[in-house]
Amino acid sequence: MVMENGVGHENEPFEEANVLDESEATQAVQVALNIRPLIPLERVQGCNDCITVVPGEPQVQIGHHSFTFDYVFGRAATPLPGIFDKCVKPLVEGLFHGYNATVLAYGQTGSGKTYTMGTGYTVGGSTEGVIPQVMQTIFKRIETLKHKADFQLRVSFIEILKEEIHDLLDPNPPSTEYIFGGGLKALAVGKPPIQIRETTAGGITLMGVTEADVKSLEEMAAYLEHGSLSRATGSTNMNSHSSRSHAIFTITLEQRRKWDPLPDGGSPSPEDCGEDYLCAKLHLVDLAGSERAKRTGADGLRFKEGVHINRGLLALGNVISALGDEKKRREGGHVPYRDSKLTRLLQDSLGGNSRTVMIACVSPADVNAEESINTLKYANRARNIRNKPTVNRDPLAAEMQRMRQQLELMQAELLCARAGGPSNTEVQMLKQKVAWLEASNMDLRRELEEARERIDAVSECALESQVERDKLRIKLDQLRSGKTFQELDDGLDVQTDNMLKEYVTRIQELECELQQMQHARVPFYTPPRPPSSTSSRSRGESTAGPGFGVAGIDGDIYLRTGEFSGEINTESLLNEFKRTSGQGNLDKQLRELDKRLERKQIKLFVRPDGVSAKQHLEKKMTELEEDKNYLQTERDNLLVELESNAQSSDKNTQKFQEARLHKLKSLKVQIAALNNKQEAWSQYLRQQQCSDGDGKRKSKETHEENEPQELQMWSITTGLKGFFQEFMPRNLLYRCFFGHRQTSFKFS
Ligand SMILES: Nc1ncnc2c1ncn2[C@@H]1O[C@H](COP(=O)(O)OP(=O)(O)OP(=O)(O)O)[C@@H](O)[C@H]1O
Repeated sequence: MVMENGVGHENEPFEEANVLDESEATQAVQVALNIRPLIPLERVQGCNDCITVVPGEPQVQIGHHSFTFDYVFGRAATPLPGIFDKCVKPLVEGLFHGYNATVLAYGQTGSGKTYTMGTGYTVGGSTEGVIPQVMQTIFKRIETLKHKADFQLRVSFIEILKEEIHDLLDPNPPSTEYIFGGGLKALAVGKPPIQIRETTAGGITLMGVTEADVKSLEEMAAYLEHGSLSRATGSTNMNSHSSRSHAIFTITLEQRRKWDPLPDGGSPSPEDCGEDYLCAKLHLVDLAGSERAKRTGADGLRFKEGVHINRGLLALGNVISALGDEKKRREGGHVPYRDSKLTRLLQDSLGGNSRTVMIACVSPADVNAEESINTLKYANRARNIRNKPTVNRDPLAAEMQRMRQQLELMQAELLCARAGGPSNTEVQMLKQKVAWLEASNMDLRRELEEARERIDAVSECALESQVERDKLRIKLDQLRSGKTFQELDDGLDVQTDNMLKEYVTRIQELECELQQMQHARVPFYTPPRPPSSTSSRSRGESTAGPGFGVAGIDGDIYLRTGEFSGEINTESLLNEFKRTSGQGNLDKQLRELDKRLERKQIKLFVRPDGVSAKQHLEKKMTELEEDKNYLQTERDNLLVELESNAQSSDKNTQKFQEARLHKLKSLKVQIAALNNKQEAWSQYLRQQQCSDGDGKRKSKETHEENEPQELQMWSITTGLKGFFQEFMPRNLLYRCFFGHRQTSFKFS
């Protein structure tokens, strides 16, 4: 058995990483073998399959010959669609990185080249071929990359027929005349023939060929179809629709990559900031099939076509041989590219800077065995060709772009320097710092959110337990007053439970609102307080630092002097008024709530324990006395200040005087209220002292008799509640009624 393995078998697959690696040296031409199935004509002729694919290997056997390729497709091997994914897709990817690429279908006539390449594409027809899949992939890729680069696509479609290049997309094709025996002869009218030119960079271009701009897949597909229909085809004994020319469909992709800021938001270094201008070409070549006149039955024009086809393919074979001979290659031996237009056009693709895949198409029929072996040998030689892919940049455009961006950066730096602002490096550092701070801010926010959730859960628990505790206290008090368990259960129904819950929640909400409002307030001056007078602090006062402010009771405003120096800010006064008005509403709501609570509690709770109530009242009386004394001192101080400033004509001092007068009025009202309450409590205490002896004997039976006393108690406690509402912070008020039930209960 003859092993026809390629010499350079260390071929690397086209992987994305390779595509990006510009430093890569040479890359061998990849060869894929595509074995089509037996076609009906061959079956009719009773042909047998003569090619065996080695399972799991890219290897085939035909007769006593064995060939190894990079890939084998068709029949028992990987199915046809795999050709695009495995061989062609990486080339399309490379196109977007600036690499030229060529896909070349080679094979005997009727071996399936046009079928595989999809060159005979018609709109709405099969998209299985390589070219339709290439087009789809390119447009999908552009869609995903359009924010990073501006793309421009062009297509050209030519055929080489009898050593002449024809433009298949020419909108005004040369006149043609029908020639007897089939085929069309072009009559060139005016337009100069298409010429092959070598660029200064050594690339090959075609002068005078139509390059159509395309914007959409549909447009490109229409050009492909148009060119396919214009291509010269004819019927032979081996293929009823035989291509009589070599066709090259070329897609040119130009891209101007937009300036891409670094992921951390910074800007690239001046060397790195060049906007890339890349221009790469993908040649999709459907060669005419090699043929033997004896078998194709070609004569006349067909025969002449066949001669030209074979001549072009022979020249290609010579180029492949020259390139595949390592010794010749090392010695820099001659490669006969100029022997045919085909080889001249494929100069870049074979031994040039392109990435190239050859798809060798064969028929498995035993009648074609000899030609199939020739194709396999031909393709096997191609594996020895080494190309040197390079990124195709427009050096001038790239340089201009780089310089433009460098200029922009320097202008920005100059502006910063002139404005005395931070340098570019400092800006970068600050940006990094900002990014870091933003990240840690996010972390902290998340933690805060978690903590809030935990607090909510704990608050819920606390609420439940507070309600439970209050219920138990009520029960305990009721038991002490002689109620039975049955009565307790009847008394504390679900409704009561809900009501308690509602109250506790509402009070918590109000406390919360109050705290928020207190935080939002402007700082006030707080004069030094006597140690035991916390309960006498006016609503709206704050313990914050010195200043001048207004504090209000139920929406009333009064001004209070402090260590104020400077002018009165009328706007802040107005704002404060608005806030205190809001607080007035809040106070009203709280009082309303308390009244409802008292009414309920009067119904629910047993009568108070006279002894502890008395002690508590005595304590409160002392506190009340202290508060009164404090208010009187404040009043006296105010009077002194008023007198000393009475003669002043200063505008500000006059304003202060007015405020002081207002405050004085308010203090007088408060002192009078305290006197009233003191009087009420003294009266109650006297009553308590009188009834102290028989107070302990009070029982359930005498409950109705004591109703007037209980109501009297309520009126006293309502007075006390009023006092606490006026002089106690809200949280203390709540604690007074719920937190220290034992004490507060006596006043409810
Ligand atoms: N993979 C395949 N599966 C089924 N039928 C195929 C396959 N490949 C080719 N054929 C059929 O084989 C016949 C010849 O195919 P095609 O025209 O593509 O050959 P060709 O190599 O381009 O020939 P020529 O060089 O003469 O143009 C067509 O009828 C085509 O439908």
